Amino acid sequence: MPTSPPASVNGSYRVLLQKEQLVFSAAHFITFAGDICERLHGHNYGVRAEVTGPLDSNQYVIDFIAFRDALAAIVKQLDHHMLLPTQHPRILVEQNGEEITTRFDEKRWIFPAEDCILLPIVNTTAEQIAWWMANQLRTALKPQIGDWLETLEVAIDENHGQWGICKIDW
Ligand SMILES: Nc1nc2c(c(=O)[nH]1)N=C([C@H](O)[C@H](O)COP(=O)(O)OP(=O)(O)OP(=O)(O)O)CN2
Repeated sequence: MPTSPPASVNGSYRVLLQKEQLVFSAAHFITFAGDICERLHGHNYGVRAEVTGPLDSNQYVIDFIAFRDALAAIVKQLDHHMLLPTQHPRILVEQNGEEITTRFDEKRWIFPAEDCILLPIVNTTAEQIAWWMANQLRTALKPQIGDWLETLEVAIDENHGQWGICKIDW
């Protein structure tokens, strides 16, 4: 962590991470239009993240390396997993020992628990995955980086240019 407070330098600054290795493959399904439930399918997701804030004593908004490594660790957690939402009013997700049973009306899926990531979101849309990832990333980075950054944005690309984006306050 920089040892002195942010330097006051005119201008507005941001750091963007957009790298080929920031990708994960995962399975999911969403609901839309109320009661339509997609078939289970997968995507090769891409991830991009950006922070805004003043420059620190290194003249960084944030160290690329700390930012990259924290984001890569979160992205890796999702890779090769089934993503399930725990806050959906009609997708019921229940863990029984080593298995997770998921229901939507008459449909039922049973997954090995170790293959699933349960996300505290309503629907596994790109937007909501971006919200979850932004919150995870802020929690991971804040103790190392400090309080003075302004915003953190995470963008999730679900299908080669279809981005869901969430910006949160630092
Ligand atoms: N704003 C959003 N819109 C949609 C989202 C989303 O997350 N945010 N998600 C979906 C579905 O996940 C849908 O499966 C995506 O459809 P599509 O891009 O067609 O993806 P496919 O994998 O089916 O790709 P193909 O190229 O059609 O094979 C819908 N909307």
